[in-house]
Amino acid sequence: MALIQHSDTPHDSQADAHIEGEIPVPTLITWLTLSAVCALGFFGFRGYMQGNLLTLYVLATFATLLTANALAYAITANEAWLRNGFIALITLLFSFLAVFAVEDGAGVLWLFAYPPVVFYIGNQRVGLYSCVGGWVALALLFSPLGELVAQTPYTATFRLLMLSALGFEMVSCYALDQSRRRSKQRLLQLASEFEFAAKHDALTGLFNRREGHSRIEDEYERYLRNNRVFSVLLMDIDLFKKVNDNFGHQAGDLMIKLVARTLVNECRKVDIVARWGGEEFLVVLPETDTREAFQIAERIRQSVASQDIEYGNQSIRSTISIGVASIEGSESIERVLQRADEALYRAKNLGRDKVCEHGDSKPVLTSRQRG
Ligand SMILES: Nc1nc2c(ncn2[C@@H]2O[C@H](COP(=O)(O)OP(=O)(O)OP(=O)(O)O)[C@@H](O)[C@H]2O)c(=O)[nH]1
Repeated sequence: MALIQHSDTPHDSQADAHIEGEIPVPTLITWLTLSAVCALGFFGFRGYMQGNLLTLYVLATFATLLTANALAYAITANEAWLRNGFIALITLLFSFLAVFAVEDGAGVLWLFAYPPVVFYIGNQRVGLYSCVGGWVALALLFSPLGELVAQTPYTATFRLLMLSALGFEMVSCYALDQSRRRSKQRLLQLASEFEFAAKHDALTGLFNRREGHSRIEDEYERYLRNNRVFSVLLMDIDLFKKVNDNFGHQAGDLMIKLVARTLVNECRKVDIVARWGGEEFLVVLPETDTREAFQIAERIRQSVASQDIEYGNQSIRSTISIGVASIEGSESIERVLQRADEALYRAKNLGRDKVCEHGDSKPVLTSRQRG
């Protein structure tokens, strides 16, 4: 299972990425909805027993709307609607509890549940605006102005303590939420850096051998399903040991980078370019037959042969040899790679700086097979 999972909804994918172990927002909302429906049922029933039918009807309506919101998510899977719907409903519910002083004014204590929930469920801006708006609305209700709108039983001490304690909680939740979001962002960044390092070669930035192999497997699957022929080019820098021996390892590295750059420039976006070994490269050309693959290989060969690297005050030029093979019949990936390797060996044998395609008629032993 992946450590990081991305949300299905397209907006703000980085912020919505879900880290394993973190409670997913829809799960949290589902549990909160279930708990809220139970609590609303209980307090609605108490209101009914005390002859307060308004409380019963309003709490029952909120329980129904919260359930409908969760059911709508089960049908549409739209997470943004679920979040916004839930926040809007609890904002209205808590406003009702405060304005109508439910449970002799004790219902307003439920407001302490509001800040952690909106900061977790909403994005940072929604959390901040909801909390500031909620606190200001409560301060207005508790002010002489509020007395004109609603007669509430709250004492002056209760008002003061409620506003200061709620304000303190909101600031704490904001600070903790900031810290949680920053850590999450850093973790996501580290995860993407690790993922890149695991799939790419550090010197050239091309796919490494493992990733190259995994991409050929994908292409092979497509071939088996749709019979779309692909070709592979296996290439090797000629007499590369001499570059290292004569000019040093750093010059060799520059030569490897030059070949990598040339491959990226000469290949299409859909082509798979990988560093296959020290000075060996592999290119997979989807939906390309041998003739086209040969032309592309020839273009790459010529391009490398026409470029120099500057090292110190010297210009160094090198060439590459390329073996071409296209997938045939029901042969395996290993077999097509082996045929490309045989073609590469022939290109080396013919004097290097050459492109050879695999001729099945006369198999040639590769350097590896010869030891
Ligand atoms: N600078 C540098 N050299 C490397 C790297 N990886 C492998 N090599 C060197 O590449 C050389 C490969 O040489 P050989 O396999 O003998 O082949 P060659 O000299 O290219 O000769 P042919 O392939 O027959 O044309 C070795 O000397 C390796 O040390 C690398 O990342 N950087």
